Amino acid sequence: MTWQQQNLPAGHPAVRSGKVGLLVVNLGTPDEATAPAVKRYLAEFLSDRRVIEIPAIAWQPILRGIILNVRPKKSAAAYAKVWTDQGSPLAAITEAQAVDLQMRLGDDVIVSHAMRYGRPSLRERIAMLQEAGCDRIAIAPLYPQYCAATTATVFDEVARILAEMRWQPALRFVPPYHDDPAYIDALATDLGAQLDSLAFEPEVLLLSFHGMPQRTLDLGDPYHCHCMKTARLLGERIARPGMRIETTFQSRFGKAKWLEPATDATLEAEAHKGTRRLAVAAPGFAADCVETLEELAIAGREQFTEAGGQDYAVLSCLNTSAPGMAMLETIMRRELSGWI
Ligand SMILES: C=CC1=C(C)c2cc3[nH]c(cc4nc(cc5[nH]c(cc1n2)c(C)c5CCC(=O)O)C(CCC(=O)O)=C4C)c(C)c3C=C
Ligand SMILES: [Fe+2]
Ligand SMILES: [Fe+2]
Repeated sequence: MTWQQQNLPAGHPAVRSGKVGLLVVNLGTPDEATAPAVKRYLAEFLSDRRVIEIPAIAWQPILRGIILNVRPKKSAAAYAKVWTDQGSPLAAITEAQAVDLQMRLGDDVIVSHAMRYGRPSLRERIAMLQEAGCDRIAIAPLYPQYCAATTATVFDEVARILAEMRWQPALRFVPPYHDDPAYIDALATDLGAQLDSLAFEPEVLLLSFHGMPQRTLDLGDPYHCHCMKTARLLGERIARPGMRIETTFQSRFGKAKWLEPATDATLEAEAHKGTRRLAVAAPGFAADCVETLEELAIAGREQFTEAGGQDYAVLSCLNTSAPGMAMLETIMRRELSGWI
């Protein structure tokens, strides 16, 4: 029996309680690598006021009139280059991380995964956990660096979902882990091993984080500081003679000024100034996705080699690697303490 049904008086509604749930959350991704599917996904994602901080009355005509008519085709082509038999890499890896965590944490907790945009939705998975008897739920946004556009919007959506409930579960939110020794250790171990196995010795290692509008830093979002701290701590651990480490920001969107230096411009500038062997890591992404597998690994290679670079490698994200999963287990056990 998954919940308490005994000793209830006749006619009493079923009582589902006593279990603990853990919901790992990532951004979301299209259901298919087609323009209509990407359009549905981008319409939801780019309508979020945490992501595009422009009043809806000004932004929605631009989104519906221009962006959703132009970008889905281009983005679908990028997704098609990295699509797998299990679907979008981000979806497949996030699900595999939840399955692995379930094995590590055992029966004391029910682990599931959800996406902020698209499927499986937070609404669907919170309902599923409650149905399974969870009256305590920990929400774990898999973003090491806090950002209003990623972390805060998960909190907002969960709050909206709970606002409709009569019996709300107790909630915990797993904090950002940008400087957590377990995270830095996992990255240092995993990236160190990947660097050792390269066929060349990079002169430069780029630590490429997802970009954000510069304005969000000026307004007090800690994202830039979190990225810089991760880069500093990680850099201290993976430094090796002859390898310079640089921090850059990728995936610029729109016309506003974004955090700099930009990854794409840096790839070209490095090649122009004579760097021949370069590797890129993306420590801010918990899972490989279109931004790492296409933008860095495919487009980035073209940018670097066409500008004169020779050897180029993109290192994998932590994904379901042993160091990555051990790190997630450590953080989740700590954040669930007292509950399991
Ligand atoms: C890791 C943190 C991320 C931050 C910060 C972030 C901010 C941010 N992103 C966009 C626009 C797009 N991002 C897209 C994809 C995407 N972004 C992240 C993560 C962060 N985004 C991930 C993990 C992914 C990959 C999703 C996947 O399906 O693989 C896209 C879609 C792809 C494309 O069309 O290029 C857009 C658009 C903005 C505007 C923003 C902050 C303001
Ligand atoms: Fe993004
Ligand atoms: Fe800062």
